[in-house]
Amino acid sequence: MGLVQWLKGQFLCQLIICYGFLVSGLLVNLLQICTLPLWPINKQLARRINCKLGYSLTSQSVALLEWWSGTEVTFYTDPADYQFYGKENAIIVLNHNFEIDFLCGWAFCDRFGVLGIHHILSRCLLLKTHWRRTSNGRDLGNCPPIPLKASKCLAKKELSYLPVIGWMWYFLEMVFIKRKWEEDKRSFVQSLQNLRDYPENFWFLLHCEGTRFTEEKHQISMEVAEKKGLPKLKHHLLPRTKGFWVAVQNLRGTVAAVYCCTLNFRNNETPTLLGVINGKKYHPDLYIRRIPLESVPEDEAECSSWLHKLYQEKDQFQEDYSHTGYFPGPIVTPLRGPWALINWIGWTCLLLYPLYLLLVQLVLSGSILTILATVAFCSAANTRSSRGPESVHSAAGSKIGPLSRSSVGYASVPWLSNRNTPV
Ligand SMILES: CC/C=C\C/C=C\C/C=C\C/C=C\C/C=C\C/C=C\CCC(=O)SCCNC(=O)CCNC(=O)[C@H](O)C(C)(C)COP(=O)(O)OP(=O)(O)OC[C@H]1O[C@@H](n2cnc3c(N)ncnc32)[C@H](O)[C@@H]1OP(=O)(O)O
Ligand SMILES: CCCCCCCCCCCCCCCC(=O)OC[C@@H](O)COP(=O)(O)O
Repeated sequence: MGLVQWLKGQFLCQLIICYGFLVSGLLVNLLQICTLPLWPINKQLARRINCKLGYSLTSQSVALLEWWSGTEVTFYTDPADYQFYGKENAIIVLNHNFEIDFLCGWAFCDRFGVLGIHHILSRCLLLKTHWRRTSNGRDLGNCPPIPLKASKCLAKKELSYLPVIGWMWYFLEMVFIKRKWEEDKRSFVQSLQNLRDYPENFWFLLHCEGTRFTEEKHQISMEVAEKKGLPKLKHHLLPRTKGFWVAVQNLRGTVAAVYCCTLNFRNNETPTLLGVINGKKYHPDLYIRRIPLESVPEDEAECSSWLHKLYQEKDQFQEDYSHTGYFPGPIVTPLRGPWALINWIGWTCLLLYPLYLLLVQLVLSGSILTILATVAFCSAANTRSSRGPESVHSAAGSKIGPLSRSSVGYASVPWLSNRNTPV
């Protein structure tokens, strides 16, 4: 094990990561509260500011996933569809099987600039170009608007109370539901209507299964399927159709397409957040299909059977994946950007400085008791961590290894891919 990998397993390092995330998160929350007076004056500006503040927090977990744990995301999609990603509003329909679905979701968004930073960069570039074009650089008057981007999701109400992430989501206008239709319908529709004039291009994530997959929930939901005379699904719960239909109806004219996304992990990996924090590398594969919104029926019953059919197709993709280890279509993976890492390092440096000052003060205080207590705490923490990592790394069966994948013959778009693509 190399030094870097050893460091990643040390509880102290992980403690510092959590400290950075929590403190920066609370600061972001505080700044978000400061935007409150702006909402009645300039709502769109308040939304844009909140979006960028959100980026500086969520991108930290993207950095954790992609740079700390080294997890590599692979996208399977039709290159004809690829050109639309990040350039239009979309409803994302994603299966919900893994503990780190949400982390992967943010990483997917970041690859397509839907977490926010691409806006800042493209705006700088645009301003620079515009500056050059205008007579002497003094008048930036009619700088053309550029498409901005944001990620939204339909989440259970309880998550809105979660410190840091939940509070941030509140300001980002995520749609929260209690999962009781009679109680939800008014606020659900209102929240969706609010998104109609959102100043950023957004992806609206819907886990239609309504909860994370477990064997027990699967059994219950297949009993419901049987009662309803619907074909059984092997890898998904029966989708709840109401939320999807209401979202489609309320976002018609605003959203251009539904992205049918199917996520799985290579080698039967069962990824955990603790594993990511311990620096364990995972291999998520995501299959994306773009379906124009016009092909989703307007009538509730028809829309409902359309969604059931979509899940039957998704189930077949998962079944094929479990045998072959790959999804249909070529691999088209946009490059990993450096911005999440830069932001993370920036926050860490900023927040480690007060910690360092505290430590220096501690040593200078000369109190033997305090110094001993600190040393005892640090060594206890490290003893715990030397036992820790193995127990949280879930063993991955290697039914489908990288070798079997490399024998697969499919086309690729090498200039977009960041890893060797089998052809
Ligand atoms: C290129 C792009 C690539 C990739 C991008 C991918 C992702 C990135 C995008 C964005 C990322 C952004 C953020 C990610 C971060 C975080 C995400 C985090 C959290 C989200 C996780 C959650 O919180 S999931 C929970 C919340 N979501 C939902 O619940 C949605 C699904 N539910 C619904 O839609 C429901 O319809 C409802 C909640 C709106 C209402 O439910 P309710 O039950 O009240 O009513 P229904 O009419 O739906 O249900 C009644 C009918 O259901 C039948 N029934 C009963 N039991 C079951 C069962 N077990 N299974 C199925 N059906 C059942 C019952 O019989 C009723 O049937 P009737 O025929 O009589 O109506
Ligand atoms: C840089 C350090 C980064 C550390 C990252 C830590 C981030 C922690 C944020 C927690 C965000 C929580 C999102 C959870 C989404 C989720 O998975 O919700 C539960 C739903 O599935 C279904 O719930 P249920 O039906 O009740 O089982």
